[in-house]
Amino acid sequence: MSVDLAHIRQVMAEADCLYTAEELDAAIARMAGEINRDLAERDPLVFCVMNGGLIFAGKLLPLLDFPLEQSYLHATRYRGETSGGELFWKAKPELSMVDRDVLIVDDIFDEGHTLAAIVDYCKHAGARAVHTAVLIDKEHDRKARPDMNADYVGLPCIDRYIFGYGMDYKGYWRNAPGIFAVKGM
Ligand SMILES: O=P(O)(O)OC[C@H]1O[C@H](OP(=O)(O)OP(=O)(O)O)[C@H](O)[C@@H]1O
Ligand SMILES: Nc1nc2[nH]cnc2c(=O)[nH]1
Repeated sequence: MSVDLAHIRQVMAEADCLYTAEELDAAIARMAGEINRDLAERDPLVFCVMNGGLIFAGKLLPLLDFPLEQSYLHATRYRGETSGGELFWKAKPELSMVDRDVLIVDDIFDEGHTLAAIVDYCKHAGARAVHTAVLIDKEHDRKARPDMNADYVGLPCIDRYIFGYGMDYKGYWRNAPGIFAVKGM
């Protein structure tokens, strides 16, 4: 797939900044305090949901002050597109979750299909408890399970397509130092 880099640069230039890095880091620090309070004695297995969870997990984990094991999983349903499709598992968790507390770390709880499927997977895999942490909770009425919430939420966000801090626009700008909304989306 050929990518028009001029378009990718233009998207960044025209985007609306919803949260600065400072605001995001403050939210992550607050979440770390909550997780330290709740999970310090639980010997949790922490799974980063690739790719989007990478930056959030990388900033959150050094703020957790208790022993933990960390790994990753990769479930995707956007695959470089700006609307989601069927969930596709690129990498299932490798560490055994049997009788373990699991903490899932992901960038965004949007329609929630991804997080719901991951939580179901972990429960079926024998996890004792599944905890979820998301940096962004997008606000709309299209949630896959309206009664489902993430246990730890960084910040809310309006119903627009966003990128930065791990989230991509057509595969780019996961490195953007804040959360940005694409113009017109
Ligand atoms: O709540 P949902 O509507 O299910 O969307 C949330 C998921 O979408 C994104 O992943 P994506 O499929 O884009 O994969 P990626 O992280 O590899 O880009 C994001 O990282 C979440 O995992
Ligand atoms: N980059 C990105 N990925 C998503 N996955 C679900 N919602 C979004 C979004 O708004 N932006």
